[in-house]
Amino acid sequence: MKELLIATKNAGKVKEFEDLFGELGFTVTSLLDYPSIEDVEETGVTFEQNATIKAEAISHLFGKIVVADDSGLFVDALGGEPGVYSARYAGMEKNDEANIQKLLTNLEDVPKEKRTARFHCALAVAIPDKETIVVEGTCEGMITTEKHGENGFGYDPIFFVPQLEKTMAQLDKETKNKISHRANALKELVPVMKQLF
Ligand SMILES: O=P(O)(O)OP(=O)(O)OP(=O)(O)OC[C@H]1O[C@@H](n2cnc3c(O)ncnc32)[C@H](O)[C@@H]1O
Ligand SMILES: [Mg+2]
Repeated sequence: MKELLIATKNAGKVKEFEDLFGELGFTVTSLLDYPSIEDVEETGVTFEQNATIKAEAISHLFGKIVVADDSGLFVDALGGEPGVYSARYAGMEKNDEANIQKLLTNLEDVPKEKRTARFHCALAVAIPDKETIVVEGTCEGMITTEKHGENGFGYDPIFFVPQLEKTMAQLDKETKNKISHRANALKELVPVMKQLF
């Protein structure tokens, strides 16, 4: 099996990448396996920039191909917030529950039909001495008024997927890994990974 380092400390993402890249014949390691490595500062204003920053910083450190994911939620009624600040929406401790509660509060007076949103994911592949490659994926949905479901991570309990009539957190992982923004970005990455490995 080929090994692939993902420049993330987000356990929810790691679990999904273990399944998604596992299907492509990779074993996944992440920055959770290297706790002494500092968080890479996300100074970009787009998901693509932040994914590139994370992938290139860790690729330079390890001298090998590294994938990074920068992802989050655009909510139309909030002018696209929280966007690239999705992880830190309620503060630097990046607490999922606090992020959810802040979003629900900010959407309190927004009627059901106006609660449209989309998850967005940028995946960057940093390759030593070569151009970084970035692919992106989205998933359309609506923000619910309360949480439903225990699966997944982050904003999943309040992200309703109309075509499945469930929140992301009510989906089993196989189904989420077919329709999510991360799965849609990864579909774009498959030909690239086949060339690189
Ligand atoms: O930067 P890394 O180390 O990858 O970890 P992170 O958690 O900081 O990740 P991001 O900067 O990409 O921020 C992602 C935010 O968007 C949320 N998010 C991303 N993908 C998600 C998904 O599939 N389901 C629910 N929330 C998601 C997640 O909870 C974070 O709040
Ligand atoms: Mg982050």
